[in-house]
Amino acid sequence: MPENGELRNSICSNNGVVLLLEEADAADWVYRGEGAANVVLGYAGSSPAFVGKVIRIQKSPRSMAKCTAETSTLSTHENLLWKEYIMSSTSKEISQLLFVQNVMVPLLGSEHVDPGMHVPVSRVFLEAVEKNILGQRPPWRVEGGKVNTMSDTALLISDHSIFPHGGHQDTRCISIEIKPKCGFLPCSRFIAEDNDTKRCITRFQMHQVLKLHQGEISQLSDYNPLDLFSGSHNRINKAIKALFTTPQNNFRIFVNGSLVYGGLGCSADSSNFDRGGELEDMFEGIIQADHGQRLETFLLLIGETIFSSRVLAPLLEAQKLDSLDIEGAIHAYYNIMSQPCHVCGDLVDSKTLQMYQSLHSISLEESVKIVRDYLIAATAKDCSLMISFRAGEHENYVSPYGKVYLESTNQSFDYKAYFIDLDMKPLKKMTHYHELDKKIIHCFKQNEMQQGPSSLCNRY
Ligand SMILES: O=P(O)(O)O[C@@H]1[C@@H](OP(=O)(O)O)[C@H](OP(=O)(O)O)[C@H](O)[C@H](OP(=O)(O)O)[C@H]1OP(=O)(O)O
Ligand SMILES: Nc1ncnc2c1ncn2[C@@H]1O[C@H](COP(=O)(O)OP(=O)(O)OP(=O)(O)O)[C@@H](O)[C@H]1O
Ligand SMILES: [Zn+2]
Repeated sequence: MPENGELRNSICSNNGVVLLLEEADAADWVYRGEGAANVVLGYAGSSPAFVGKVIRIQKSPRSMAKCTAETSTLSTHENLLWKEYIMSSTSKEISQLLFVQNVMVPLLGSEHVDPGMHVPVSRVFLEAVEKNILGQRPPWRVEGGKVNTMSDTALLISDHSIFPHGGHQDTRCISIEIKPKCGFLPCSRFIAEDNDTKRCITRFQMHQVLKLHQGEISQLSDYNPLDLFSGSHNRINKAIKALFTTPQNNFRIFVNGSLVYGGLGCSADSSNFDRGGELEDMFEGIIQADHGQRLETFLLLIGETIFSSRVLAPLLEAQKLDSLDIEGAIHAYYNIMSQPCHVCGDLVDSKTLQMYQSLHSISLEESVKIVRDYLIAATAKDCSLMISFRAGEHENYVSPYGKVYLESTNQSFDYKAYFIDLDMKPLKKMTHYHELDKKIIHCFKQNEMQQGPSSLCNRY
């Protein structure tokens, strides 16, 4: 297992000097986007060590009065969970890197994951970055958190929205980002009878109802993750169309690395965007179809790539490591924590209580495996997939990338597909997962009572 020092020393200039990002470097880094936990910047400078890369910088919640240095390590219980993959007393930031390298890469394939490496950053660099990007960040994200200026490293990763230079004549490219969410229906015997709806309506679709109720979105998404993961051409195309229609935080398009469709670090309302007019112009020269046909052709290209690459198959397998559902895994969590089970404590029905008691008599090893698998699956349910396309060159050109052929335009494309945001989920989130699950199902059922039974059921 690599040590902290080794990773730090691995990003060096040509003459072997460790690169440290200083105040003057900040101007070379441009805002790309952000999620709840990190801000991502692309490189616009000329240093060979950084060309074609992005840096991912941790944020600290605004509620935290002061930024704090990320010096803490995993908790004792987390060490127990991850001991086969991560040495105890490793710092949290190195643990995250080892989690991606040792847990997620073997599941998803090294050809689809770049774990990245840490690059040292000075406080003044982070302060300058924070100032430079302020005007571009969505206001609600600014309110939620700021760049953690006490971090001493940032994660340097390949820029998955562009192709590296290097011999290819045409540098134009179109990329997409999809956050597919959970692609299967749970069938755990630990799902309470009252929550049977979970067996036929996806978590994503039910969560939409809660999000609408809470004002987080303005309309329900048409997207059904089961279509995207189905392995069927038609259903994948249907999913891509739905993602385009209601992108929320599940779909984005970039041209030459710049976001041209979908929300910047937030849930995009479809109304914010020109429905295709501008995209038709932007796709000119890359998608060889008539004006008015390019967008549709591009959506078919995405569908064809997801279908033929089968890149989502290992992701679905990783998601399915959640085999007991949170309604089962939560009991194993309380076993690990050596705490009285809050769920069983509130139960009155003796039959249900008996079913869950069976989970309280398993060994610690079994509990650890259940919760570990649940958390790995949670990462797989929350990550995103970026796919970049560029026109393929002549037949003799040996490309290191995947190839996809689009019959309608008789064009072949190079593509690369990478998963991003493969962070380890904290163990303490297990109780949040259980509470959120209850909230989602409760809100969905309330809504059904008011509006009548849902037509969403996925039992075909
Ligand atoms: O619980 P979910 O399904 O809402 O997922 C959260 C995401 O919400 P989403 O529904 O995709 O908009 C949420 O995304 P947003 O912040 O809403 O863009 C995060 O990805 C969150 O993960 P973390 O707390 O940053 O580690 C995600 O939390 P995890 O459940 O993956 O821990
Ligand atoms: N390697 C990359 N290449 C290009 N763009 C990237 C890369 N990594 C991230 N991005 C962009 O930055 C955005 C934010 O990154 P990321 O999802 O890692 O943030 P996060 O805070 O961890 O997200 P979450 O809210 O899920 O916790 C992504 O949605 C994507 O648009
Ligand atoms: Zn219990």
